[in-house]
Amino acid sequence: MVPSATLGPEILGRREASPRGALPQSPSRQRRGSQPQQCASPGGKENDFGLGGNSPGGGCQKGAALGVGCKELDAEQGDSKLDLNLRPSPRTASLGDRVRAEAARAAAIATEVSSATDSSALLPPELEPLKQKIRSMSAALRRSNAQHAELQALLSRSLDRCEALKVEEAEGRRAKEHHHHRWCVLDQEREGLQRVAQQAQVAERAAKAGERSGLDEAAAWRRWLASFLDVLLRRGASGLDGDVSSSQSLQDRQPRLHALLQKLLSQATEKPTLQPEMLSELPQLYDHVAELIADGRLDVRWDADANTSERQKARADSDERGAQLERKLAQKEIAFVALEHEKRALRGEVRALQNLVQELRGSIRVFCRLRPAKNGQALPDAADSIGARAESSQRVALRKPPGDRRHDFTFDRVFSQQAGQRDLYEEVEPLLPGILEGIHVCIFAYGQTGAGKTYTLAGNRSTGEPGIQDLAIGDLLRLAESREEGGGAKYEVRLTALEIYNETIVDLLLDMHPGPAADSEKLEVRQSRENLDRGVEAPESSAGGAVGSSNHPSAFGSMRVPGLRSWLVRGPEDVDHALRMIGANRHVSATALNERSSRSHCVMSLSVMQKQAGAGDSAPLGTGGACGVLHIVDLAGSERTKISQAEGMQMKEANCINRSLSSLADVLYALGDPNGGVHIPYRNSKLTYLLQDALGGPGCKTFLFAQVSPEAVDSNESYSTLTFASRVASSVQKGKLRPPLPGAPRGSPQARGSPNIGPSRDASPRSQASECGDGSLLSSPAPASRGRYTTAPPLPGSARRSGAVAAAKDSTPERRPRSRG
Ligand SMILES: Nc1ncnc2c1ncn2[C@@H]1O[C@H](COP(=O)(O)OP(=O)(O)OP(=O)(O)O)[C@@H](O)[C@H]1O
Repeated sequence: MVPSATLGPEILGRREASPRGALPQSPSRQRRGSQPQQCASPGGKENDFGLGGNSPGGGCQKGAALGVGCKELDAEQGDSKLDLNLRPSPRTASLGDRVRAEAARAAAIATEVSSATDSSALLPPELEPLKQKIRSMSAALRRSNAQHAELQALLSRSLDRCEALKVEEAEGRRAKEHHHHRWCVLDQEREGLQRVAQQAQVAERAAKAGERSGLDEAAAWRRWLASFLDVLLRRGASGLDGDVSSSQSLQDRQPRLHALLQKLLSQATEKPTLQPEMLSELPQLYDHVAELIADGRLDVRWDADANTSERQKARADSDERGAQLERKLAQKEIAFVALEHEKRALRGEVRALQNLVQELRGSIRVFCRLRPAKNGQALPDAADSIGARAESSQRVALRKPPGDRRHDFTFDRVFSQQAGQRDLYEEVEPLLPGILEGIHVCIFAYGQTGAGKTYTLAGNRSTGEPGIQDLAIGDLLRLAESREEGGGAKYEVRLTALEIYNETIVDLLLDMHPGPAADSEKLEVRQSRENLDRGVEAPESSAGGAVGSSNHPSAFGSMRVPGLRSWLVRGPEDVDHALRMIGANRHVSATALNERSSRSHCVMSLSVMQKQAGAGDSAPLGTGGACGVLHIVDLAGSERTKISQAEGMQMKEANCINRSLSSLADVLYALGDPNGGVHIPYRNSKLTYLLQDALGGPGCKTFLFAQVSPEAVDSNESYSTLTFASRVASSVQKGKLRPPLPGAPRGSPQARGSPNIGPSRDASPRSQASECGDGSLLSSPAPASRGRYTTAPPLPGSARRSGAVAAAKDSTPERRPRSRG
């Protein structure tokens, strides 16, 4: 016998609950407190999730079966039809079948277990294996029950999904019907519209046909009327020979013609497409014509031959007129060509005269510019106030301590505080054509620090104000382009830029980031016999204009800087890029006098090389025509170190600056020597050594802009600047350039002409123009100089140091009035 305790609580419990040996409840059902999971059937009855569904006899009692109670399964095994009104899918149905089969199997096991259990108590101990088997069966049954529960849940979800799909299907069907209906309505509308369109087309075609026929009819009528008039005029006279005054004939035919007209009018009334006005005027016209003919005022000739001869005569006349016009046109063309020639000749003359004017103005022109007071302060206008003041377009007055004595200075032109950049540029502009023809123009800005040198030359980039260099370069490029377009010449424009900082030359077109400029490549000035810069081939530029070839004329004439980069300028954007680079690379630092004080001399040179006619782009450089250069030299600010509070490095910079400015002054004064034999100390500084051709070479032009501050605090510095500049203005010979000296070494400025222009010994503008082809600037022999300054006067800011104060005072303009060439 197997003790009942060994059968497990589930089996025992089940046996108690189901006298017929029902199966134990599934775990899920146990968890739910034996409450069957129910749902509402469509008929409103509670429905088990079992397979019974809502069968007619449904309800929990009848349909619950699959839930797992063995008793129910047993009971329902026979009649559960799984008749789902929901019409499950085949997959769902097969699932149901599987569930049913499982339920049947479980019921059979349950029966077996039940009977085994019932008899277990009576079993002898040797039937222990049977007992074990019963236990394992019991466990299998539990597992099976659990599976049933899962399957039931799955089925339940499937049924829900079926239901939802059914609802969706119904909705879809409704929507389809709705759309079908709508489509039918639209189709009807479309057909209606098509009918209307067809009718409209028919109507339009009819209208067009009617219109055309109307027009045709009108045209036919017009033709008929024209021939009628022809008959009226032509045939009416045909009975007579030769020239006819056909009044008689017309009068004879008048009744007939009237009849014809009447008929015409009656037809026209019937055919309203004819223009009624025309018809109404027709009788009047007829009467008028008849009247004219009757009066003999209208002579009708119908002789065909006479007509032909007239036509021939008219043709001959017109041919004659055409020939005359052609002759006139040819004459005009010849006159035009002659005028063009004359215009060119006159232009050459004008240019020659302009050059003469420039020559007469002097090879070195000195201007003074007063900058506005800082921070927009108004300066005292009184004549006795301390500081510099523009007295007239050529005079500047300065009062300064000690003694507040007034000093007057004269210049080629004085630009007051109100003067704009373009006013200054006016002075430079006339020389630009000369650069294309080979002259060297050098523009210096000189003055104390903060006096506006950089502003004058480079403008103010932040406010977009152009400087002289921007205006000049822009115009030069345009000029070269227009000449190229005119087919006259081909130019190659190159740009170099360097600074002389503490007497070292630094290439400003070198990308120096990172690292200070001083650390970059050191460059030296050399004298070139061949006048070509055969320097180190510069590496490729990273951006902007391409780096130039190593074989092109040096911008500095006989001097060259091997390794200096030269940018090929193809357009203003290359220049712009280069200028930005120069601005970024230049040495500046804040001093007590200027927060961006330039600490170096900056030399920017734009050379314009004319290529020989017919030379292609690949033609070797240096073998071309003229090479003119525009040098823009922004000198470092002269300063007195005491005032600028320079110390350390800045003190060294200031000393270098002042020394090189002093050398520049020495060179300029030596150039003014009337005898021309005096030694010119170009070698005393890098600046003068480099620019010796631009300063003293024949065919060169130098502009010196002396920048002056109008403020009282700067009066001493202003005095130095004005003294220096006015002395240059008065000492350098006007209207002449130094002729080549006999025996001077080849390549030196004294011996050499400008690279392409030789000095002319004929001062007449005509001969100058002829020598240069088109009237370029040429030098003339030097007349006697009026001044002699072989010793340099005091430098701005270094007057006391130079020990030449006395000489400076002796030679101040008010003591030695300046005479102008
Ligand atoms: N004519 C002018 N009109 C308006 N502003 C000017 C004029 N001249 C100079 N300035 C201004 O004065 C300041 C100093 O000028 P700038 O830097 O040109 O002097 P600088 O002579 O080049 O000095 P440094 O020698 O120290 O470089 C700048 O802010 C500049 O804009």
